[in-house]
Amino acid sequence: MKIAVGSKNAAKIKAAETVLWDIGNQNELFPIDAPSNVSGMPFSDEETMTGAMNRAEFCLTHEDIDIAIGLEGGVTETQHGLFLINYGALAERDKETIVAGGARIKLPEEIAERLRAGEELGPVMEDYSKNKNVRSNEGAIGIFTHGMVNRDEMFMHIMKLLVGQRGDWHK
Ligand SMILES: O=P(O)(O)OP(=O)(O)OP(=O)(O)OC[C@H]1O[C@@H](n2cnc3c(O)ncnc32)[C@H](O)[C@@H]1O
Ligand SMILES: [Mg+2]
Repeated sequence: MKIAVGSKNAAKIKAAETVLWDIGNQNELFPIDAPSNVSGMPFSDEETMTGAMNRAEFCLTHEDIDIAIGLEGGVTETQHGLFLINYGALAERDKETIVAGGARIKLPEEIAERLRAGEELGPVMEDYSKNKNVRSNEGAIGIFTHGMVNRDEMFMHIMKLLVGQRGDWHK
């Protein structure tokens, strides 16, 4: 059984690998640079969810892949400000794609304003935190929770929601 994750982002790969290992899957995980086919900075639940599903479904175009994971970050407007959101999808041939949403936090207004003006969260977070490659490491969620929940842990939770809904890893 070959499993792929539709990203080369280290936080996403680590999350997928860790949870697959924990449920007893010792097969190699294949990272694939899968397009999300949504905007670089998704701006709604719908768009972020679609990005995760598109990434997973793209991986299945590789004939040798049996199970594909897509993980996608985005933001959404609420009456109380702009929230950081994340979604995951698990796709298999001839089955309905499984979807799950992750933890969400409100972004500070100075960050929200820059995203509304068209900037992407990755570079904005590097600028704000003076850390490099935030999106592959602690993520915005790690910075704003002071390391209580980093981006890999947040995606691990989404992974658990995906594999838990699928069940039956040994069949
Ligand atoms: O290589 P890929 O898989 O594309 O990983 P990514 O870090 O770009 O992540 P997404 O495309 O899923 O996220 C959409 C955008 O939001 C940014 N982003 C999302 N969550 C973030 C986080 O926690 N920290 C920093 N940037 C984040 C990201 O850099 C993109 O510009
Ligand atoms: Mg991206």
